[in-house]
Amino acid sequence: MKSKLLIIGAGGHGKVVAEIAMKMNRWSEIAFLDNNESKRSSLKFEVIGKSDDAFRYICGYDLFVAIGDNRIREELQEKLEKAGASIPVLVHPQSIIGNDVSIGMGTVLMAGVIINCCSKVGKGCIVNTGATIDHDNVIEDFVHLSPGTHIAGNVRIGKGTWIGIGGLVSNNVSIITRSIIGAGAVVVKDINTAGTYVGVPARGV
Ligand SMILES: CC(=O)SCCNC(=O)CCNC(=O)[C@H](O)C(C)(C)COP(=O)(O)OP(=O)(O)OC[C@H]1O[C@@H](n2cnc3c(N)ncnc32)[C@H](O)[C@@H]1OP(=O)(O)O
Repeated sequence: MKSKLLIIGAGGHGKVVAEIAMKMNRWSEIAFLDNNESKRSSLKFEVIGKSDDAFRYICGYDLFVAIGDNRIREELQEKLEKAGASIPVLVHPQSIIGNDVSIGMGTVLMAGVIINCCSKVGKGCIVNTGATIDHDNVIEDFVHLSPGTHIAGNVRIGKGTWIGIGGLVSNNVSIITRSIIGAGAVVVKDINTAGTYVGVPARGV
């Protein structure tokens, strides 16, 4: 772990990530990278370059990709990993994590998150504000659980899937890789074909 943290993405998501990093009190310095040249700072932190500059900072900084789009986040994090970057896990101090829970690098747990025992959260995931993940779940890499989503027990969520705000997933359900579950949807049975699903119960659109 390095003493400085560089957050890639200075937008709304990046700001929340920076706040969590601040609350963790682990880094003496926090800065951003962002491709928007007009953005000079975010919160009180300086934007010191563009996203592509990240590779130049690998030696001096921990790097965290704060980009909401699952595919873009995945692509950049994978490249940074290959280049040997140190990529932390960010955990809001007001989140609750049970026993035998594993969390992959580049994942952020936001305020009010609860993860119960024996669940596995992959790398590069966003577990957004107030989301809950119950027992024995597998949340694969680069998943985004939006604010207020609730995942029951024994659920598997495939790589790169996005669950919209307030989405619910019943117990013993499996959702295939790169699915999109709309805001407020309730998934009550397995989703085996990638696509967009909305409503109660969730159906393909
Ligand atoms: C901190 C943060 O901000 S984290 C981000 C939180 N944001 C979210 O959770 C947003 C989630 N996004 C959604 O729910 C979107 O509506 C999506 C991704 C499901 C669909 O978006 P699009 O692909 O653009 O679909 P589009 O808006 O064209 O809708 C297609 C149809 O599905 C319906 N639909 C879309 N979303 C939903 C929904 N959540 N529930 C029910 N019906 C929906 C639309 O009304 C439309 O129906 P129609 O054809 O009868 O008019």
